[in-house]
Amino acid sequence: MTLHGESFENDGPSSATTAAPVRESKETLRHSALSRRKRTTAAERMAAGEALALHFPLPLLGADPATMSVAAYVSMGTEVETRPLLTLLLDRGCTVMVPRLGSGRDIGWSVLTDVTMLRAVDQPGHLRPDEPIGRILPPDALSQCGLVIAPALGVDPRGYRLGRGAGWYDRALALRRPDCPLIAVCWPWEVMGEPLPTENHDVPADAVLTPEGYRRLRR
Ligand SMILES: Nc1nc2c(c(=O)[nH]1)N(C=O)[C@@H](CNc1ccc(C(=O)N[C@@H](CCC(=O)O)C(=O)O)cc1)CN2
Ligand SMILES: Nc1ncnc2c1ncn2[C@@H]1O[C@H](COP(=O)(O)OP(=O)(O)OP(=O)(O)O)[C@@H](O)[C@H]1O
Repeated sequence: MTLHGESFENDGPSSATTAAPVRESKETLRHSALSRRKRTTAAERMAAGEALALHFPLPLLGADPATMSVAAYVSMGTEVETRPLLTLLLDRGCTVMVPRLGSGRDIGWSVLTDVTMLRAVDQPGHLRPDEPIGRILPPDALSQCGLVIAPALGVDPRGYRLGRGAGWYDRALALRRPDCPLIAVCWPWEVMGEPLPTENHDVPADAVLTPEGYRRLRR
């Protein structure tokens, strides 16, 4: 299903000359994704979170999950709830890192030991994901991870993600190991049938996970 009526015929990231219209198209798509999400209820988001954890492909954690570090995220607002998935990863013995945003755009990570240890971040007028307290690891902590799970407002057939437009993940993902798979998480209706508009810095996901299932898209 698509979020929009337009189709983009490009089959790779666009050149800098098309960046302005691409940015505008992304903004329109973000806006419609966020307004669709507003129709979800807290109960739906929690049920979706339980289903998300059930569909997570455990083989991705390798033969010994206790040696695996996973960069995941704490859901906020109208996102699919990720606490059940975070709990699953912790129960399997993985080291789980989640974003620390600092003033909002900074890239940093913290190790999550228990979802009950998450605390709200006081940023008046802004919605921020809850964060663990404790040491803030630098951006390149991502290079320790064997799997990255990232939020998306849409995912196209090539794996390209629509993010929130701050470039947080595009910048962060440049620091992951080249062989480290990226799983994008979104609502089922955000898995798109047509290519998203893309720019050179966009980093495609290898697979998409929704409350309805897991689908590999590349690699
Ligand atoms: N749960 C979660 N964690 C995440 C992200 C995300 O999308 N979701 N990020 C992905 O990049 C990074 C943080 N980047 C962010 C970028 C923009 C906004 C933002 O626009 N917040 C609005 C409200 C958004 C809403 O209502 O849904 C605000 O500040 O008011 C928040 C985080 C890292 N951690
Ligand atoms: N690797 C990068 N280095 C520096 N700036 C970047 C990088 N990637 C993206 N940006 C900047 O971030 C801004 C937002 O990019 P874009 O619209 O692609 O974000 P997004 O993909 O929606 O967000 P996210 O990456 O957080 O999911 C752009 O102005 C872009 O120039």
